[in-house]
Amino acid sequence: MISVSDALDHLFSLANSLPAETIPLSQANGRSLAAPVSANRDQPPFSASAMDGYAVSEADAVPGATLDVIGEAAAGHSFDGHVTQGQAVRIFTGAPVPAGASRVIIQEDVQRIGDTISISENLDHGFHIRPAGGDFRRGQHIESPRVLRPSDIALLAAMNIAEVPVMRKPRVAILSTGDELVMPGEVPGPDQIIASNSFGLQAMLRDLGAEARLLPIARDTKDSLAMAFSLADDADLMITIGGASVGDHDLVGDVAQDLGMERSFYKIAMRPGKPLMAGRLANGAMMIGLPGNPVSAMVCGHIFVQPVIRAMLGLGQSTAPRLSAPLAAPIPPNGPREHYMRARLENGTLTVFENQDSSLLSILSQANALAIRPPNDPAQNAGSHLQYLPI
Ligand SMILES: Nc1nc2c(c(=O)[nH]1)N[C@H]1C(S)=C(S)[C@@H](COP(=O)(O)OP(=O)(O)OC[C@H]3O[C@@H](n4cnc5c(N)ncnc54)[C@H](O)[C@@H]3O)O[C@H]1N2
Ligand code: MOO
Repeated sequence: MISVSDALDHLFSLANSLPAETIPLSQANGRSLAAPVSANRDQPPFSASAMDGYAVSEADAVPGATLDVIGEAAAGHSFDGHVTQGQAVRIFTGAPVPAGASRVIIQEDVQRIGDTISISENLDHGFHIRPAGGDFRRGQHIESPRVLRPSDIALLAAMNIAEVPVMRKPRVAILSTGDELVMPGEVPGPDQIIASNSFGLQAMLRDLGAEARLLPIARDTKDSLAMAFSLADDADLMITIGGASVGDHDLVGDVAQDLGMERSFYKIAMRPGKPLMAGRLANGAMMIGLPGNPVSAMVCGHIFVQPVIRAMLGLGQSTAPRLSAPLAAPIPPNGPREHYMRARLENGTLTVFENQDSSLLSILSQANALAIRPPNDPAQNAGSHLQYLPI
């Protein structure tokens, strides 16, 4: 058995980074930016009014001054002239500030009669002008790598970037294995249960920015498993679920190796998740064999699949940062494997669920954290700090 961190090192060395592709801006949210992108223009491209009011020269911005309104500047329609002393241009938010004007008096500070304004006694001190290039200048970069968020999409649009270079989504094929499994919605036989892990993992993978598809459930025969592997030829990553342990019907490792999989490791000193395996398939794709127990599969998804997908997306070889919080109640000593315990973080304290059986999805669903116990960690009292990962 190898440690969790050694397993991660092996996984990172198996994870190929993917090529870039160019996509329309409207599809770029949540994608990993593949290269720095630079602005095609200054924003704003002209000095612009920040308020509705009157553009004047600084010398005229005095309480009591009376000025002639000589024209109008609106967003999208500049005033084609020059403002000189004694003059004002009616201006609206977003309009180019006319030549000669250096300040905008907000309309609340003005009394207008016909084409004349007089500036009120309680004139504010603001200039209400946004300088040209005040947001960004041509050539300014959005750095990569990063996962694009809605605010980045808005910035890219303002920069006039209509097409964005992003990393291709990792194509992941997910295979549930087992004679006992049927799909949600089907009528299970008396000895059967519903495949759940594949759906949980597919959701997790999609959240991470991967393209994840479910293969038909494979039965516990070598032929059925081999057939399922043959359906995943286009995948960058093949994830199998179940059939990973030592029972007579646990055939995934054998079949993968018969098909030319070069095994990188099998079994890790982790709870849950001991029978994890990984390697490279004959076609060059990466394979991760997850244990079948539902919580084991999902926890391994958080601890191993998530960093692998991020690495494929060019986002670096790192794990999610571990946080720390005090325990709400004492917990017993840990065994020899690093234990990822389902826990709930509430009001800054961690409550570790008493029942940590790796089949209990109802507990996993209540958990919002995995409390991490080092191997052989002694019993801990309430108040002692434990590392955890939010999930
Ligand atoms: N003698 C030993 N037995 C077991 C060991 C061991 O070291 N020695 N390890 C245990 C551990 S730890 C785990 S974890 C499991 C892993 O077993 P497998 O990966 O072979 O998984 P299966 O036997 O196929 O299934 C286990 C359990 O999970 C259910 N399952 C499987 N796939 C799905 C799915 N897609 N959706 C929902 N549920 C699924 C399956 O029905 C079983 O109940 O082995 C221990 N045994
Ligand atoms: O370690 Mo297993 O992965 O007990 O569920």
